[in-house]
Amino acid sequence: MTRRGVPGRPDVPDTEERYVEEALAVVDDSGGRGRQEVRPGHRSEGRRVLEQHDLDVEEALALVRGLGSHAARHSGAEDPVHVRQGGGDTSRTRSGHSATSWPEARAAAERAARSVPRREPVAVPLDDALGLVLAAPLTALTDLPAFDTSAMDGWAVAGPGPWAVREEDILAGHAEAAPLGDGEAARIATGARVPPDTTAVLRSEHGRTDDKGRLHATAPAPGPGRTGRTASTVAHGQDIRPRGQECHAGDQLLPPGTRVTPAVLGLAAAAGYDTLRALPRPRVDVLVLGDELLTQGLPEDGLIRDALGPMLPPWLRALGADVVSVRRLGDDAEALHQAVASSQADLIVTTGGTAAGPVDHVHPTLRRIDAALLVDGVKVRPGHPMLLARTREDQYLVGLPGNPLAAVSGLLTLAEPLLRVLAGRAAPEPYVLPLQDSVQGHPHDTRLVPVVVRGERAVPLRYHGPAMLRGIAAADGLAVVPPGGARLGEDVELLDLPWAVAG
Ligand SMILES: Nc1nc2c(c(=O)[nH]1)N[C@H]1C(S)=C(S)[C@@H](COP(=O)(O)OP(=O)(O)OC[C@H]3O[C@@H](n4cnc5c(N)ncnc54)[C@H](O)[C@@H]3O)O[C@H]1N2
Ligand code: MOO
Repeated sequence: MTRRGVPGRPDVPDTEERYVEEALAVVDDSGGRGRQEVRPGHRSEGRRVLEQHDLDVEEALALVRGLGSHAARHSGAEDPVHVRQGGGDTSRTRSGHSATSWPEARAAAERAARSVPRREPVAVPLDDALGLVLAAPLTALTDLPAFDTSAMDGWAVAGPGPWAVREEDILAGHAEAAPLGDGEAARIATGARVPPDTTAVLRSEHGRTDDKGRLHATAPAPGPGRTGRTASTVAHGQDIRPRGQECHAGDQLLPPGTRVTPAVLGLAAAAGYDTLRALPRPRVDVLVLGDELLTQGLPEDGLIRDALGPMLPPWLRALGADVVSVRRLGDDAEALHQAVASSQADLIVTTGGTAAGPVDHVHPTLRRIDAALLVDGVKVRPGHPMLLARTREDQYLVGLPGNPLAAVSGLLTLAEPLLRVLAGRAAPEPYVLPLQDSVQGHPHDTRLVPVVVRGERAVPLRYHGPAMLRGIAAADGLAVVPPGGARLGEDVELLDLPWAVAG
């Protein structure tokens, strides 16, 4: 296996040390072999793998057992028992924890959004409409151009030349000039209305006036090496943009469902719109949990900076959301209950508190309000404790794990499909790229790995541990690495980052 991006980690956290121990212990027990049969070097191999790849116990197990990532994929040795739950593809691991497969979790989030009663379209001023989805066709309110227009700076002319040139110039933005008589010309600017009876516009570089002030059409002298200009003629209609050339009033310019881009805003304005009928942005309340979080300064005394408060709101906006509030609630179960119970948002996003620690209040809060847990853990790394719950008929809660890259994983797995459907946006075309390096897989779970795209290849990045943002901050997207891993050159699906797409 090609090893890339092995960060020079100074030490391995204690928990990972324990994972190696556990992994080795299970190898001893489940393999029916005595501890003395574990090959020398297994322990250091397991630790090395953990150090280099931020793997967990199951991956370490697969490796110390001598199962390569692809062997693990097919071994079935650690396959969880599959159970069907609510039509979803879930599995129950040895610990009894029920987790949904990664593709099914995304599908469940889409289904959840589809089950919400249709949200009424709203009229949105152009300035606020970027990123929304049109709820009605964009129909031209005017002909475009709205009048016959000069395409060039030059002269409006009537009939064949030479022409007598009128004194007044015709500029853009003025009322229609008097009709031209046959043999008459008037200086005209690009975008100005051509006067009635104009037969063509002569570009300024294609005409010259003689000493009597008469205008002649000229063209470059023909033949190689010839300089100067010769007399010429002007084709009928030349350099006039006729009224209605682009569209007529009533023409459908764009269908409903079109995403409002800067170009759509420009077209809408040109076609006469001040507001657009669009689906409203789904409203989101963000609740950041954790007593250990600082909002400024350096980490100290066991406290760390809140990385999710600054990261999530703009990310959610890029996914189409209207972030109504961002609140830091600490580890206060009552405050969390209050915030969830009183939220008027379409979606509540919590961060942290999804696991089973003493101050992990998300599950108890959901039980307290009798929410329906649709996804409770996903077979994805990082981020497997993520969850999706229906809190009311028309309100959902996505619980993102506290580890920052795990939170990104939850955002893309559950919040992105949900917001996309609520916002009426189309699913992105799936696309794949070959990997520049092989990527170690998890035996049973999908992995989301930050990558940069170089040429036509996805280059996996270092620093992809669940608590790290260094990789994703430099990434163009996330590679979806199937259970068991992916080899060098193998095609993997890529998830775009919303700003990478928006440019
Ligand atoms: N017994 C188990 N413990 C844990 C499991 C498990 O399966 N069993 N899963 C681990 C995994 S994987 C993850 S991910 C985390 C998820 O934990 P929570 O969602 O409960 O999150 P916290 O415990 O509150 O925080 C985890 C970690 O992240 C840091 N954090 C939290 N919020 C922020 C923030 N806004 N900005 C930066 N960092 C944040 C927090 O300090 C912790 O270090 O659970 C594992 N445990
Ligand atoms: O592995 Mo957790 O899911 O750290 O992200």
